[in-house]
Amino acid sequence: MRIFADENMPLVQQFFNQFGDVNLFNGRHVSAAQLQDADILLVRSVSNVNAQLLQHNTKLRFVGTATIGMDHIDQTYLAARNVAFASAPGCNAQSVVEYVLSSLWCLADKYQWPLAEKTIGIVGVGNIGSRLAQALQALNIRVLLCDPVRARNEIGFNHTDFTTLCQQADIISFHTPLISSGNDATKHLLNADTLALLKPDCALINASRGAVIDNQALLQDLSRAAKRRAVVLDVWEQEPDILTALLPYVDIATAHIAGHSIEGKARGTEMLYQRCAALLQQPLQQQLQQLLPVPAMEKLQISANFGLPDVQNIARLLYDVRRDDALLRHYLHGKGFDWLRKSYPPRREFSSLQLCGKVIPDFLPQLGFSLAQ
Ligand SMILES: NC(=O)c1ccc[n+]([C@@H]2O[C@H](COP(=O)([O-])OP(=O)(O)OC[C@H]3O[C@@H](n4cnc5c(N)ncnc54)[C@H](O)[C@@H]3O)[C@@H](O)[C@H]2O)c1
Ligand SMILES: O=C(O)[C@H](O)[C@H](O)COP(=O)(O)O
Repeated sequence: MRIFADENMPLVQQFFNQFGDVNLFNGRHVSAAQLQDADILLVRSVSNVNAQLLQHNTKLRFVGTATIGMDHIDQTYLAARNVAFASAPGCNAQSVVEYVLSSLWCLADKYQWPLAEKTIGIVGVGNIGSRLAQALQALNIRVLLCDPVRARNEIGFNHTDFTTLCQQADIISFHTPLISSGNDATKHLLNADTLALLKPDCALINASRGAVIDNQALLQDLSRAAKRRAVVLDVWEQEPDILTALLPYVDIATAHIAGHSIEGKARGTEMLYQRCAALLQQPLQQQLQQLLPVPAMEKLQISANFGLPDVQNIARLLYDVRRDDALLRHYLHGKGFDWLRKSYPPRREFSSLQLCGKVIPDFLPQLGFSLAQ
């Protein structure tokens, strides 16, 4: 069995050696010629898997993407060729939530916002959006939820339509897939017309896909002298060749790394391993928990005085998004966007830190921290 995998897929050898030899490739530059002998193809979000990439391959049985987003995969084409396909739903959802929380705390410090008085609009309430809503509610922050798909399918889902959300929210965070056409299209969901609906100081966070926001329209909006809104961008149109003119107006700018916690990336590999084992009718020999490195900090004692204002201090022990903003601003013009992603420094999720103490406030596990056994 010949397995071809993106070189930026952690633990791929450890998981997939069980099925055959693992060959690594550069996901951005992989070619049809390289993949002609692949039985199993494992990609991340930077490889477009379509008829062109697979034109020389007649053996392929399985394609997996170790990501949540699937807009880079032509699933219709794979189904027509009878190639099994899997993604990794939810694998890095917690990592993205921690990115958004860190961004909110940084903006709150920078602009002295009382976060508890803000209304945060969440657009796309799936794995990430619903976890984020739960975390914000645990912090006593009001949320508005916008998800027309869930609104149609779930009785009682508390939906706010996008226009109303644009008019009422103080901060909007985008968590939709990139959908190019149809009633639920999200490409350029935020464009010149919808930007005009926002409060003048409505802050924006995009950690979904770059093209959910029309980047040129955003630049126009931000460069109008009278407007000052805070902006956090993890994702950009036309990565890796991003619109650098946006950078001076963006408070936090990162290289599509919101989901790049050690756990988030490795969970994606494990989910594909599990799907492959089922397809090949092989036993599961590896488990992520056994392969993850020991975290630098394992346990933290919480005292009875611990309160909501202390949460950011624990969160910052594990992750501060300003590190990643600084990396992008320093290295984008030299080493570049893809280098920043490939060389991403280790980052552990909240769950890696076990909290000890007689009384642990409920909001800590609701944010994703684990309790010591
Ligand atoms: N920046 C990163 O590193 C990173 C990491 C993970 C995922 N992502 C992106 O985030 C997206 C969301 O991830 P998820 O795990 O929550 O996916 P999900 O599929 O669980 O949820 C997406 C939600 O968006 C909703 N939706 C669809 N069309 C919509 C529309 N027009 N308006 C509002 N809501 C709409 C869906 O109904 C669904 O509930 C992914 O598709 C991916 O593109 C980015
Ligand atoms: O969709 C996803 O899961 C994320 O965007 C993912 O973290 C992107 O990372 P990449 O696959 O490009 O390394």
